[in-house]
Amino acid sequence: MTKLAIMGAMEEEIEPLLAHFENVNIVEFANNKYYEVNYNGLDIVIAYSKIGKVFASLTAATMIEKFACDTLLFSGVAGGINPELKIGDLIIADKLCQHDLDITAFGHPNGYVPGGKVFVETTKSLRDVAIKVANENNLKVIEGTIATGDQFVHSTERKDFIQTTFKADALEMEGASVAVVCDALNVPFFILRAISDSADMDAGFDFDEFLKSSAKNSADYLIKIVKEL
Ligand SMILES: Nc1ncnc2c(CN3C[C@H](CCSCCOCCO)[C@@H](O)C3)c[nH]c12
Repeated sequence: MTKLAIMGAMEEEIEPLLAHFENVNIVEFANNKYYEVNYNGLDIVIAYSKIGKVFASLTAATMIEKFACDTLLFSGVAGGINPELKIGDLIIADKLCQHDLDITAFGHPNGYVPGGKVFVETTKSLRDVAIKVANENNLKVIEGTIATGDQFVHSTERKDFIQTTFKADALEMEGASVAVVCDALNVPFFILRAISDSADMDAGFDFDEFLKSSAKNSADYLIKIVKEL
């Protein structure tokens, strides 16, 4: 029987998800709160990690190792790189990388360390369900590369480096660490983001203005996907 982990990074990213559930049991663990619900017979654990790769890794590993989740879905917002992606648009990650992981001094490519890989691929069967749901609901969604790093990107210089180096379509601060954890623990996973800004000099203002509405776009789509699992 599937036990589903649904994760975000910020409270604003899981708020629109929690709104769909009743009878929520809260478990406090490792300086965080884990919300347990049952939805149409499916056991689900929901949590926001707090911002950044370290917190996201801790939460993803906890949901799998402590709560025994066997599938992990991430919902949240992202900075857009691909000019096709407008604010509010949805992107499903097909693969993810860490744009700030850098031992190029030793001749390695950006995003690579020994024993790791630059790109981690998400689970195709989950992406296929998501695309089916998007088609059935006439939702515009793209599949693309998401780059993760421990910084809020708000300059075209950094955005261009990430685009040039990784051919990334969007960027954020947690997805690739969730990917490494799920890949290592052999847990199917899915990363969904809605664009809140364009990671340029206006990113901070746009983020503040569109976080809530874009987080809802992502959450509403994710709930439709959960109903198909
Ligand atoms: N341009 C951008 N660069 C990097 N990431 C993103 C993302 C995706 N999420 C949003 C959030 C931004 C962290 S700062 C939030 C402000 O805190 C306000 C509380 O003081 C972090 O969890 C990553 C959207 N636009 C981005």
